[in-house]
Amino acid sequence: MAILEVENVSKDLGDFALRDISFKLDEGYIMGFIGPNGAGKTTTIKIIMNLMKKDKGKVRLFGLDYKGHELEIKNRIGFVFDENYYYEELTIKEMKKIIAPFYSNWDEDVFNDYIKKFSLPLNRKIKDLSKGMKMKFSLAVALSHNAELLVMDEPTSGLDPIVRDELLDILSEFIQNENRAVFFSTHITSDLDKIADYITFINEGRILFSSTKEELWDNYVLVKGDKALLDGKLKNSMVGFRENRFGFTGIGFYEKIMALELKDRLVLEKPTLEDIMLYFGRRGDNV
Ligand SMILES: Nc1ncnc2c1ncn2[C@@H]1O[C@H](COP(=O)(O)OP(=O)(O)OP(=O)(O)O)[C@@H](O)[C@H]1O
Repeated sequence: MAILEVENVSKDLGDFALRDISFKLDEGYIMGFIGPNGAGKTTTIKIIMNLMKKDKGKVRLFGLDYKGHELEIKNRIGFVFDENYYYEELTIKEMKKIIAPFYSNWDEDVFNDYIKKFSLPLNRKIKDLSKGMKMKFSLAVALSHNAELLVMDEPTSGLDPIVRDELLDILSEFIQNENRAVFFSTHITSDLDKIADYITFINEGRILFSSTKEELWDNYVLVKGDKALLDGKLKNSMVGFRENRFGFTGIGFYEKIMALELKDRLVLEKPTLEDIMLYFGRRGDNV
């Protein structure tokens, strides 16, 4: 069953717009949401969380519409946001006392376990926490009310490598219960290599693809070669490429590239997610 469905959502913000975006996430899976700075990730997440109104389209969570089900939906989501939405003057303990009653399934023992695991100082004011500690506090809250879906905006960005790894383990554990799902944005492609089942890529407010990692490896190939080979046919066989002093590198459609006569003169490799982020949608701009 789809835990999260985004269907033809548009939002005009003046200088920026989300254009007709659609994707869906089934229970049992982790989806990474990637794209360059300013691509629309946070805006999409705000719309998913009903923190921003959309102009058009549908968002359904657990098969429900926000209209009439907002409380139930929010209860079933663990949300980690990169902008702080806590009262800075309160301590962790005081803030927890305010938050916990909002959730019908709050589990104090689980919360206390995470506080210990993350070495969080219960009596320190939120404003005096480091960026990583604030993130860990948000995570502890998100994981302590038996949520079925975690929605996270760059949860790993302020974390040191050890805690980041710990978080990825926690997410893998979370998903062991197959009625759950995780949706998170990130710039760190190694996070995705480790745990994401699906990758959704947004660029300039449009979804370029939303597919499993395996589908990506089946459909796309990293192509390198001499500039002299760059004819119209080759260009049309690539979703994006960049030229450099020595030649070009790009992401090609696997089948189209394999059908080219000059394919034997190209260097073909399996792309990393980083390659896909770098070259997707680029039309020959020089580096
Ligand atoms: N309320 C708003 N009014 C007008 N423009 C906005 C508003 N919120 C965001 N934007 C613009 O929308 C664009 C997308 O921003 P968004 O925060 O969604 O990107 P992002 O993909 O999360 O980027 P980053 O990776 O840098 O966090 C940006 O150009 C931003 O300035």
